[in-house]
Amino acid sequence: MEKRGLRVRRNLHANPRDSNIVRDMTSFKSDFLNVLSERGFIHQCTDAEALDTLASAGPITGYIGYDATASSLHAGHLVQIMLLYWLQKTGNKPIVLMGGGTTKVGDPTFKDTQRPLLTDEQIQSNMNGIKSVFNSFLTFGDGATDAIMVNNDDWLSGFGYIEFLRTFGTHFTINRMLTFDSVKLRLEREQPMTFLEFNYMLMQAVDFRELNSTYNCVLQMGGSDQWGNIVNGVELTRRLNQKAAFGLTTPLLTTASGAKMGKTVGGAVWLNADALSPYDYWQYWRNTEDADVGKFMRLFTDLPMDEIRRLEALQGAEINEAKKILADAATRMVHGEAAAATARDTAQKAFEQGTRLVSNVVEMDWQQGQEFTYRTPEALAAKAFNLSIKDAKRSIANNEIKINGEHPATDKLYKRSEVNAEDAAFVLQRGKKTVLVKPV
Ligand SMILES: Nc1ncnc2c1ncn2[C@@H]1O[C@H](COP(=O)(O)OP(=O)(O)OP(=O)(O)O)[C@@H](O)[C@H]1O
Ligand SMILES: N[C@@H](Cc1ccc(O)cc1)C(=O)O
Repeated sequence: MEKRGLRVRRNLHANPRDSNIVRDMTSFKSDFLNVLSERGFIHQCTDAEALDTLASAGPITGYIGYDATASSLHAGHLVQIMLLYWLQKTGNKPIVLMGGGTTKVGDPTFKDTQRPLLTDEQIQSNMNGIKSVFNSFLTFGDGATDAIMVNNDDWLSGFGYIEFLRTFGTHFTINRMLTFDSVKLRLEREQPMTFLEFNYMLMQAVDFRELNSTYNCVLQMGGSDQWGNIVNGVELTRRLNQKAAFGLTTPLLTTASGAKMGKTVGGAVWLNADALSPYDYWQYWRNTEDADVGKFMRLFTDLPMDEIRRLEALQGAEINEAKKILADAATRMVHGEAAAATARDTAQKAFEQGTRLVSNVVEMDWQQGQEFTYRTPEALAAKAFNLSIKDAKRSIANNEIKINGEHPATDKLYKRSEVNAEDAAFVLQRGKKTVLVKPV
């Protein structure tokens, strides 16, 4: 099928890896798909043309599910949060689904081994941690386009085993289930997949059908790894409810150098401030590779497209200004205006004046001596790298730590008068890690 430059294949039974890829996007009728398309969110759609017609006729309801596998979501999930953001901004209703029930099973998609099973308490506590971030992106309430949050444990845990199998199991064939990447890749690699995990895709499909019945939800979105799970839900909903249902996925993002978006050497780029400070969050975006600036602005900020096109065209040193605007806008979306401004301010002092790559800033008190206020190298090192005083002393003795570019003598006392007046901080390095310790 080829229309208005859109190439969308309808056959849901084709290889899920390459079917329904939306290429050569031109203009859609609905604001929703136009925004998603021009900002680079669309990878696959089960039927983009029909979805476009529906979305241009009035508000639609769409959902994305988030499993409670950690106490905070990370930057990889951000693409999926921004989808809901734009869904609401363009006049539609978003549903945030907490996977309280599905987390008990664990999505095997693109995972080599089974995820560790979490207790009900861990799942509950993770859900509590995850929920808050959505308030920064969505308006919740009872209005027609207000967002709502649901928990799939509310319906999934209510089914008895036999009832579940009889109601839904009859609509899934083993033959087809074995063709989905989530199952196929594990089997191809000859890694075990438990019967528990094998059931995950049925549960996610049941969610879509449930939300369709209760809220007339017609769209499920997710990362491209979720395609198989989403297609199953579309088919189940169409079959059992005889209603329209659509699936749409985003590309799975990698950075220009090929790393999975949202992961750093140190781990994930968490969205909750207690897991990663707004300053470090700001720094992550400030360190974006040149080639990614425009792409990330489209996906992770709400900056107008004209401004993005102007900023991404900047060259040489000027691209650094664009990176700061990206960092400001991305941090503002998650942590708010004030935290973004503070992060930028701290970075301005620390990063630019000394041109150092600072990954973190910690504060500590001065020690008051008889003649002057001071800090010992081991106290600074312990604070910077979260070590015990004993381990900090050992690291200093082993020449592993530099303070202001030099290995400190163990009996050195750093005086207040020695601190660089510009940023009023010490620069500590250990291996690749650089931390600014700011005595206050
Ligand atoms: N780089 C990315 N680009 C787009 N979507 C992503 C990305 N990373 C994660 N997602 C979305 O977020 C969901 C959760 O991702 P993922 O399973 O990698 O996170 P995780 O639960 O923290 O996994 P892991 O145990 O591998 O760290 C995915 O199903 C995917 O849809
Ligand atoms: N399987 C999704 C989470 C999810 C759970 C339930 C759903 O109905 C939808 C999505 C993931 O791993 O990211």
